[in-house]
Amino acid sequence: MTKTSITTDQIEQYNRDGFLAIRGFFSPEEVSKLYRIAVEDNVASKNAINVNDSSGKRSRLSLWYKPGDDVYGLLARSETLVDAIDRLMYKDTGATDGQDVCHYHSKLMQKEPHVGGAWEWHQDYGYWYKNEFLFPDQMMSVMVGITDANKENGCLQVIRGSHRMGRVEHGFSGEQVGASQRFVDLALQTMELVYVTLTAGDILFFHSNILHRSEANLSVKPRWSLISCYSRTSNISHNPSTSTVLEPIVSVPDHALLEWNAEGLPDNGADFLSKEADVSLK
Ligand SMILES: O=C(O)CCC(=O)C(=O)O
Ligand SMILES: [Fe+2]
Repeated sequence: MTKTSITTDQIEQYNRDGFLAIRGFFSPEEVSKLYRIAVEDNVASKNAINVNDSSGKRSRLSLWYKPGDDVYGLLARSETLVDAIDRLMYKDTGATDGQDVCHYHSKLMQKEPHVGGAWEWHQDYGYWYKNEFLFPDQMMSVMVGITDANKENGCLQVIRGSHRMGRVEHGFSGEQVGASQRFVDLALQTMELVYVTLTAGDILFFHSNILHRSEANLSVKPRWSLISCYSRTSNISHNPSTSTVLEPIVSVPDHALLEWNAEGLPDNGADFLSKEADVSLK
């Protein structure tokens, strides 16, 4: 099945709301391959860290910087997806189409039944500011629903339009970085709180300054997602978390995900985030 490119209406919607969901972007076949490999991925699980919320529930996440030829890398580098990112993410006039989109990192996020933790209100740029990226408009995340995500299993919540507030002060909230509650409360007085439910295969693009959170997974169903984050060559990190240099993405055809022989993460010392050492967590 051919994926359709992003429309000008969708670009407008993203600029206005700070997020954009596309339903069924990945086919059931593509997501079930992703899910099967993710569930059996020993390297991802060996390198996973626990992130505790304030009530002691925990999410497990594996985060790595360089995108490879594994199933996640093929997905994160797939042509139509990279093209959509290029059209959505701010670029200076005159920049060349598509050739300067960089992969920042990807993470596999596991919120298991009953124990999967909540995420406090934050902007991803609350973390990335510490990495001294200068241009938040040139950064975004793409969440891919590996399982369905709904209110019961703690789907993402966003405040529509909050990316236009710019960066909000962040402080520590347990092990997580949380946005100023005062600004969250003020934002909620005039902007809409949206529960972004996803069916497996749906994707959500969101701006690095959109305020978002999620509740714990108290249901019997897992909530797994892959979140890949992007920047541009014109927006580098001056205080990097990793020695991996941000380079333009070498994209792959959309069909690579199903047709190429990809597995889970390679066991060769990929650049995983370490909870103790990472500057964005300090
Ligand atoms: O998966 C979630 O519920 C939120 C995760 C998130 O916002 C993050 O990792 O920055
Ligand atoms: Fe986030």
